[in-house]
Amino acid sequence: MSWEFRKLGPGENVAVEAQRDPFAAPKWAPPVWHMPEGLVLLVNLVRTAVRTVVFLVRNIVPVSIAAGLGWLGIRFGWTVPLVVLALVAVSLIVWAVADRPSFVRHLARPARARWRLVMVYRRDWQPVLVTAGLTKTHKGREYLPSLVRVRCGPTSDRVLVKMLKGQAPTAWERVAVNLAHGFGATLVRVREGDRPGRIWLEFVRRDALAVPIPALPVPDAADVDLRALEIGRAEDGSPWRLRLLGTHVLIAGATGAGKGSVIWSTVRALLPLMLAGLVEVWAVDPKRMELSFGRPLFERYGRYSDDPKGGMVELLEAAAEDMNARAEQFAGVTRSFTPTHEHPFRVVIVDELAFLTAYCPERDLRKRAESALAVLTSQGRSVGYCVIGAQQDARKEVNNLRNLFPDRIALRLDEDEQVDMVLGDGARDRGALADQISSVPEIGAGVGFVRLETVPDPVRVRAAYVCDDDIRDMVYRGLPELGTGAAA
Ligand SMILES: Nc1ncnc2c1ncn2[C@@H]1O[C@H](COP(=O)(O)OP(=O)(O)OP(=O)(O)O)[C@@H](O)[C@H]1O
Repeated sequence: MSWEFRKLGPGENVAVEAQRDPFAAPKWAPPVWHMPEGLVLLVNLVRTAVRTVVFLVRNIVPVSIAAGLGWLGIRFGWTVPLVVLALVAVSLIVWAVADRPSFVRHLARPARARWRLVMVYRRDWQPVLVTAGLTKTHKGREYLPSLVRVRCGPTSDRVLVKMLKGQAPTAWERVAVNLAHGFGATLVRVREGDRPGRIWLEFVRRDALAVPIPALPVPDAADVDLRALEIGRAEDGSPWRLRLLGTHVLIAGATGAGKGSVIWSTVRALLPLMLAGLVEVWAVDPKRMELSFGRPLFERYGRYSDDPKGGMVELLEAAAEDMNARAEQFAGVTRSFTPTHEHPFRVVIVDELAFLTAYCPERDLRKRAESALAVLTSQGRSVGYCVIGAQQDARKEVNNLRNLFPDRIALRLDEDEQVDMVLGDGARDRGALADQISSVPEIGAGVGFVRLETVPDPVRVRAAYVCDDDIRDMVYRGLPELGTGAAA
């Protein structure tokens, strides 16, 4: 019988019985190859040798240790490796007790990363990626993105991935949920890699910010840096530092999102410089809720207004006027601002921007407030003015001054499209899921996303919670003559 090969699909060849009769039904059969036994043996030997070498190279450290201990056992008896192991264990315990941070950084974390690479990521890599649709099959061959490196942090793992040629990070962002479930993480974020074609996948194992952070201690005046006020914690455990000097800050968050804790943590961090006369806080409080608690403090070390009939607008106009006077005085003399008693750094806090710019019933007041805010935000940065504006609604029609705030904080938001409105285009795709922050105050209040100057991707943060007693204590520090119950 004679056979010929036919191609049925990409990468497939089957043997077909050659037919002389053109009208006969075709008979299909798979090809049968008769391999010489020697060749089969040789191929399997080479394959085993390659796999062994790859295994040895990949696991060079544990293999060398096991080999060394084995050699000691054979050469000097098995007590010797046991004693060596005991000595190593004791040294590690001493190291861990004496210098825990260096032990964690140099040994515990790399060891954990290795463990998770082998036991979690490498083991499930192929099935999860195939199911998530991140592999490609061409001519019967499967192409799989490569797992380059794993790093472990206290609450998340970072996995460096070499994507397939022609693949884009957006393909991974689209299946982030599949990856999270596939590898047992609560959340996955896709970050820029160290070079084109590579990405970091950030697998969040547990929410490091799920527990409220108590108010941070009031710092010493010498430690207060207006470029980096510590007001909470970032997801990786590092301090969340907010810049005020040379910028303006917009805090957007739905009702109950915790805007108050960002504002009060900032005031707390500024307190020593307020008491020293180098910083003034001017508070505009249309809601008469959040800031009224610290009214005596603002009145002594700045200004305060909650007057809807024009007092708040006058405060903003006074700030804008003083700012113009400063700008005239500084013109041609200095370009960088350093606070002095004569020219303190002024922080203008507006608790609900939209009340002044959109909801205020009097059109004239709205226009005046908007123009004072526009003057302050567009020119105040270099002469020691910073506006901190809070707002519940991020929509453009509610606040068209948004673009004048270079630094923005997105706390819990009601709709997903508001995230990009606050943090800029693409922020949500890059992991700023501000619309998914829990509305349970203990879990989600004060939690938000920010964009830092040094990192292109949004960073998840939580502001420390300054409770009523903490505010009372702050007022007492500033006005001891009022006594501890003054602010209540
Ligand atoms: N950082 C925080 N950590 C824990 N709980 C917080 C935090 N911030 C606020 N809370 C809790 O959430 C509640 C609401 O917070 P807050 O009043 O600051 O929200 P808000 O965004 O100012 O809301 P609104 O716009 O309605 O005034 C507070 O009463 C408090 O119990």
